[in-house]
Amino acid sequence: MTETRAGDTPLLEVRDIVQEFAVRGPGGVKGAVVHAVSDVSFQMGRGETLGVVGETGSGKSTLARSIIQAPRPKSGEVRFLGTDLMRLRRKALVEARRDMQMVYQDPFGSLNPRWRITDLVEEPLLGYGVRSAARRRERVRELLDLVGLDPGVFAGRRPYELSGGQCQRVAIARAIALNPALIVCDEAVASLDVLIQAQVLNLFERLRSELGLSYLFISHDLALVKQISDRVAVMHLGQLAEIGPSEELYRRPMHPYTAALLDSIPGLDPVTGEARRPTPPQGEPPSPIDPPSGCRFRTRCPLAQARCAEERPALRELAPGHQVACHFPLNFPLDADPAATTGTAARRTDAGLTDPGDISFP
Ligand SMILES: Nc1ncnc2c1ncn2[C@@H]1O[C@H](COP(=O)(O)OP(=O)(O)OP(=O)(O)O)[C@@H](O)[C@H]1O
Repeated sequence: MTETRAGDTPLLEVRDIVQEFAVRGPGGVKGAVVHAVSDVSFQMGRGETLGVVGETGSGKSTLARSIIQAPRPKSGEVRFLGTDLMRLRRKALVEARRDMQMVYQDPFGSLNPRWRITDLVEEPLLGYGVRSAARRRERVRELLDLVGLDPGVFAGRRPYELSGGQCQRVAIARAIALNPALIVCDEAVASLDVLIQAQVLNLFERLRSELGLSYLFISHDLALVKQISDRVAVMHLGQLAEIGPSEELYRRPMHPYTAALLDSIPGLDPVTGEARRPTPPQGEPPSPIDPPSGCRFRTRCPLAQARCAEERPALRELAPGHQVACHFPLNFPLDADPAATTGTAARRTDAGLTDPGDISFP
């Protein structure tokens, strides 16, 4: 689902966001710049879950922080519920952030260890001026119930008396306290073991349907992202390589980087049905201080040609709602047999060498 589920205004519109950090380059030389996020654009609809995947350092967290303006991106546009966040002054931005909350990876680190759970969940209500103490107490009970923690058991405890999964439920209760429209989950289940991960993912799903929430769900775990996302965005070295409906993107990846990432997860070979050995994308990601010209993936891409060094590929819509930034996409034209191009990236070299030009679907 690429468009809004309710109303005409998209929940979130991100246009050409750039975020850079001044750092010392090799040899401690001043004046180097990390190109953490470069010209990223996408939209999210209400009630939608958009997964964001990519290797470590690909810019997922920086993108998330740029969206919530912490810190503000260097340039670009972020419209949230129709409001241009980049233009808001501090006070108005604090007000807008009510509707946009974060859940982080480390549930213990995000909770003050000295506070009782009831105080932790009450804090955002106090911060945003819910004046009546009785109303706040009632809301804390409601919220703990919603996230599956018995208020009678947990309200008086402190974070160190809770498991990682229970602490993450408290963090989620805090995040939903003010009825936000969007929750940005940055590796929100990465520190939990597999069974607890599944329970917390179920909680996210339940809250989405009960409260009409949307999630920007950042994770390096492609299998997990597939489970929860309507659409998935793939980031490579600060840029969007591909974005599209989850099922389709996993079944028919068009960017060689997406295909390489998919090859890195354990699974069955769709052609032979046998277990295949996961193979990570070849080579190390280039430095974000000095990214390659043209396509930033070209130095690792088995399909790269001269044009890839000369011209940055634009993100083009090659199937409905499915955009790809590649001069020589895989599985294109659309009637190409996806089974013929699955397997390792090396086996894809004879696939998808057609240049689709500027084809786009209405
Ligand atoms: N404050 C900062 N100062 C300098 N460089 C930064 C800063 N924050 C992020 N970076 C750099 O920006 C790039 C993108 O980092 P980011 O944390 O957004 O990636 P990521 O995809 O979220 O990685 P991970 O999965 O490891 O969290 C990296 O090269 C990182 O080192």
